[in-house]
Amino acid sequence: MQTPVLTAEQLDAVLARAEPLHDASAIEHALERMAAAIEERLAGSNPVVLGVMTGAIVPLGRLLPQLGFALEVDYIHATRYHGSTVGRDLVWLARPQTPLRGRTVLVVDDILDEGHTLAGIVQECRDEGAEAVFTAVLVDKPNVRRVPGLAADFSGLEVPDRYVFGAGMDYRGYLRNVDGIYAAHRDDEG
Ligand SMILES: O=P(O)(O)OC[C@H]1O[C@H](OP(=O)(O)OP(=O)(O)O)[C@H](O)[C@@H]1O
Ligand SMILES: Nc1nc2[nH]cnc2c(=O)[nH]1
Repeated sequence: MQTPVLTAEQLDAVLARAEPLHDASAIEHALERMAAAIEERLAGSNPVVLGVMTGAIVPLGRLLPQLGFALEVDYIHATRYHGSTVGRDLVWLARPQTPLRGRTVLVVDDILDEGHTLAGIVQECRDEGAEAVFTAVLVDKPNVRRVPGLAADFSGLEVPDRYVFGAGMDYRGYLRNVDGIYAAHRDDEG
């Protein structure tokens, strides 16, 4: 049997000393606001909604039931962090199976940080012939390392320039299921 990377006790300690940033109700309201804005802009465009695995699972799963118009759902898997807290090169693990040529695409992710992931995915959608590409992130983390000019079309909550987890975002592969957004303690970042 493989030994888990972190024990439940270690994760309890990480959570206990993390700084709470947004609670469950703030997340719920942010998703409601995002869903309303997405519906206003994209209803009638019959879009392909692409979740960026793995972090999009929570925001995507919570947004979809609030979108009351025709859409298809698929996923894309590109990662820069590989369970680490430091980003590296973008690695493609899965490309969408739905043909994107001529389609409106909405890319949904948990967090926009430096933006290399989203920029790479938007470019991939355009290369595949998408007619229009929109982006939605639950969390925006403004910072000076951001790909110049990159911003999400729809975003929910802002966080400071710290390593954050919860609401789909991982701490070393764990804690995506925490119903709140937390900044890891500096000693837990490295
Ligand atoms: O704006 P960037 O600096 O490029 O970072 C944002 C990306 O980082 C995280 O993905 P990660 O590679 O950690 O994979 P995950 O979704 O499995 O957590 C997150 O889900 C975004 O996709
Ligand atoms: N979990 C998590 N993933 C990220 N990817 C880019 N920045 C972050 C972050 O702060 N937290």
